[in-house]
Amino acid sequence: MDQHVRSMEHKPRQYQMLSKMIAQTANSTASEFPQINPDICIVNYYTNFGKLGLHQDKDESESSLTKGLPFISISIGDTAEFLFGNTRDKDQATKINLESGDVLILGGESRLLFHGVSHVKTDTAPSWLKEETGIRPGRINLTFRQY
Ligand SMILES: O=C(O)CCC(=O)C(=O)O
Ligand SMILES: [Fe+2]
Repeated sequence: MDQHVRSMEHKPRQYQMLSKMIAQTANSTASEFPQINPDICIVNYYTNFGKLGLHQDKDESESSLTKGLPFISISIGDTAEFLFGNTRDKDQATKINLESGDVLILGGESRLLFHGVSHVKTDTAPSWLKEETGIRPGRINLTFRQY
């Protein structure tokens, strides 16, 4: 998996606009979580063999984590099997499919859940997306966070 961290202080403007729109939507639809004003976007690209082991996201500031500020994840391309749970044990984790266009928000008490990607399902991206964008096989995931 390739991982690129984009700090939005040195941003392409589009990231900032996208981030603002996403945060507004997340803040109003997941209003049980504290409000977030994202300043980081992590972009992951998975080939069809890509995986990401169960982990917690703890690189943000102590204050961000203590407040349970959410991260907002957006999936594009092929469907991923996404795991989450209270421990690093993948056999006990809950599995869900994240399809292209899905948005996942982990915040509040769920902010430190273990999570990961067990596999990416070949050729499951919507055909219109492939036709209109020429997106390569695999999956792109964007996560917006506040440091
Ligand atoms: O690809 C995903 O859905 C999860 C990405 C992730 O957990 C991360 O970047 O920390
Ligand atoms: Fe993560």
